[in-house]
Amino acid sequence: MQLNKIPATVVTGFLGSGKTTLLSNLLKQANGKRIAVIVNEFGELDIDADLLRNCPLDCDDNAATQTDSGIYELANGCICCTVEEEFLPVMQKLVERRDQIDHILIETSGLALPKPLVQAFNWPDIKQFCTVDAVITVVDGPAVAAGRFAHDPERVEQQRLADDSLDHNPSLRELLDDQLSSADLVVISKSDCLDEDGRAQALQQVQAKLPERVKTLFVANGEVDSQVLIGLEAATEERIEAIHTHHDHHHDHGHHHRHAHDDFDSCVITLGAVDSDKLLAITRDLISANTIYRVKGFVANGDKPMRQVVQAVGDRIAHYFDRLWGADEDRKTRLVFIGQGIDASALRDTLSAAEL
Ligand SMILES: Nc1nc2c(ncn2[C@@H]2O[C@H](COP(=O)(O)OP(=O)(O)OP(=O)(O)O)[C@@H](O)[C@H]2O)c(=O)[nH]1
Repeated sequence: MQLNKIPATVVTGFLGSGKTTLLSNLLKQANGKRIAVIVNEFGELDIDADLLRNCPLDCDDNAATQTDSGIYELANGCICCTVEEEFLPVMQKLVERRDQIDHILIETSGLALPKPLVQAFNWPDIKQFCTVDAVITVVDGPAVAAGRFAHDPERVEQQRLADDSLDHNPSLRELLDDQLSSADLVVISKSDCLDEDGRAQALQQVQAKLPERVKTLFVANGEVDSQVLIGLEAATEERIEAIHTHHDHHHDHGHHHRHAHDDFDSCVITLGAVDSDKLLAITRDLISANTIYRVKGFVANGDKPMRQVVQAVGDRIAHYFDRLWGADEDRKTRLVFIGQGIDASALRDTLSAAEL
């Protein structure tokens, strides 16, 4: 029966670990395969869907495929909490069009737990037609190597003394544990930023949390042969109930539901045209002074004709121009900030100094 089911690959992993980068590389290798993409983001801006839709010129030979399949954005928030309201209806739509779909790729938000999502594949409406090909957990190599998700208190203390900007807190560790616990395959990303020692550190941290059967691989810039990630036929939904996580709901014991992202908040800052250098400098300062894990969005850089993309993960900030602003497009700067204890109006005030 498995034969006729549409395989779905779930890509999960913490904020900024490299999920979208991996997905865009998988889409480039579609080779006529009709892939439907489901994207879910925590912040209230659909940046990933926008970037995937705009993926660079070398996708052009797949243009036909891209229109055939399509990208579905789930309402913002966390896929794991809106399975019923958001995910199920989208899956039902895909099931209706199943003759036109060869594979489904799902990118969860960086704060989502994969378990509730995988459990949804056991709902009769879905189970009949779809199966989870694999849960792929993307782990930020340099961040893990630096001990950001560590639980060895001594190491944590050393790190804290060495670098104040690193955040070690239980919510991060538990999130990583839970994202790893459902994994069929683990991608350790950004291997271009790891030396041999860093690789060993990252591998050790990750393997300590994984059963032996789960393989890990180092990937740089999402570049990996799609055959390594697609077609694993793991049928993860078959074993998901047996997986215990930190965030399992305890209905029977009268406990409150606890969601990973209760510990996090996000806000969108909207500005007009800005002095981009100034904006980046301010953002850098804000990241070092606050608990901010992720900043991303689009910048209206002065009167430049192109839209600038900004991506910050921890203290690493990347930016580039991705495309011309559309003629009737509102040239605004829109940035999502995700972190803990974020004060949106204070951020806005500070950032508005970059406005022209
Ligand atoms: N040097 C390097 N940078 C990478 C690599 N993979 C991703 N990045 C960068 O890391 C940043 C975040 O990558 P994304 O692919 O957007 O990460 P994500 O997991 O989709 O992020 P969220 O959806 O916000 O959780 C971007 O600036 C990427 O260009 C890599 O292998 N090496």
